[in-house]
Amino acid sequence: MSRRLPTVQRWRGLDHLPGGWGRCVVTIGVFDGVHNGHQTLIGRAVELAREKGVPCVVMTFDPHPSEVVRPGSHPAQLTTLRRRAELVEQLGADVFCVLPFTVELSRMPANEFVHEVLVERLHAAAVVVGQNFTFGQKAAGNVELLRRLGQRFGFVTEGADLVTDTKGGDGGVTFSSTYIRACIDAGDVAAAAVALGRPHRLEGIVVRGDGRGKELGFPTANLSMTRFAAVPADGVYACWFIHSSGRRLGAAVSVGTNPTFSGRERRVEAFVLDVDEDFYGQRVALDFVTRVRGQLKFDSSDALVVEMNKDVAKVRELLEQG
Ligand SMILES: Cc1cc2nc3c(=O)[nH]c(=O)nc-3n(C[C@H](O)[C@H](O)[C@H](O)COP(=O)(O)O)c2cc1C
Ligand SMILES: Nc1ncnc2c1ncn2[C@@H]1O[C@H](COP(=O)(O)OP(=O)(O)O)[C@@H](O)[C@H]1O
Repeated sequence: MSRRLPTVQRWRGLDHLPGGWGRCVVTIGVFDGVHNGHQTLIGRAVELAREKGVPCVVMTFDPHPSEVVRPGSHPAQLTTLRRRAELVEQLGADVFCVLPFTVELSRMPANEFVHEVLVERLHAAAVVVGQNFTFGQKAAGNVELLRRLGQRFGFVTEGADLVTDTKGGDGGVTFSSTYIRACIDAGDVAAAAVALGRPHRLEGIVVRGDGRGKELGFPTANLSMTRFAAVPADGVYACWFIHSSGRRLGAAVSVGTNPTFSGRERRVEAFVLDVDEDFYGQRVALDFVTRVRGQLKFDSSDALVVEMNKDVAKVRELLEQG
């Protein structure tokens, strides 16, 4: 089996295409989460590109289109663009192209988008999208329109079936970013992990908290995150803590306002198992594996510490189970 080097090219906009750019296979979407459904779609685009001997371009948008169409409606973000690029790279795509999503772009008629972006700029030989994909002004563009225009301009269109959870007990949900956001919002990080094909990850820099953790015997690395990060419901979670060096350690993570101390600010903080280390200023990630319990208000810090010891024992057990 030939193995490719992980060297995805990152483009912002379409003004700097490499000279002599030939044809390519394009897949288009927001791809927030790069979940099981996205993975199948991108996988198919990569496969088709290999068959045709051309590069595979994954095209996405930033900011999230819904924020531009309805300001203030930005959904919780499952993956930063950086993380999306990383995941797309692992799937074997050659280019991760981010189109700045402007009001102007949102008003571009669908046929114009096809002609200007897919045909004139990218020279698409094939376009792979999900069956329910819509695009262009008033979301009037769909798979059928792509097919029609493809016949005229010389590209093939594949409308892929949506991927559903065949192992799920409740008739099989269709994987979607919206479904995963709802799981995370409800604290069901295990269900989110099934749909994502890996645990949900939060990334951030370790910042100072109230300096109370060490006194309690549970120092915690407090994460500062990006504005729209999808933070799980308040509670305690079993997580993997990933250090910038790549080291992966178990962690008992608390999400919430620390009601025992009448805190106001919502925080994500990790007690990392079996280490005593200064993490301030480090860029780290937390992979949310399972929820342990909800956030509680204790009568004393001693009572909190008793519970935290139990949490740590549970977290060890859960992470050992894999
Ligand atoms: C495993 C774990 C469980 C926690 N559970 C709760 C809780 O149920 N209620 C609460 O008020 N705080 C909880 N906390 C948060 C602590 O109150 C917090 O870590 C402590 O006040 C230190 O805060 P600091 O990092 O700002 O110094 C928990 C923390 C950890 C690590
Ligand atoms: N096992 C550990 N887990 C998390 N942080 C640790 C650990 N050991 C040492 N630390 C350090 O202690 C700091 C947290 O101490 P803490 O008293 O909770 O202060 P703060 O309120 O600023 O988070 C972390 O940012 C990290 O640098």
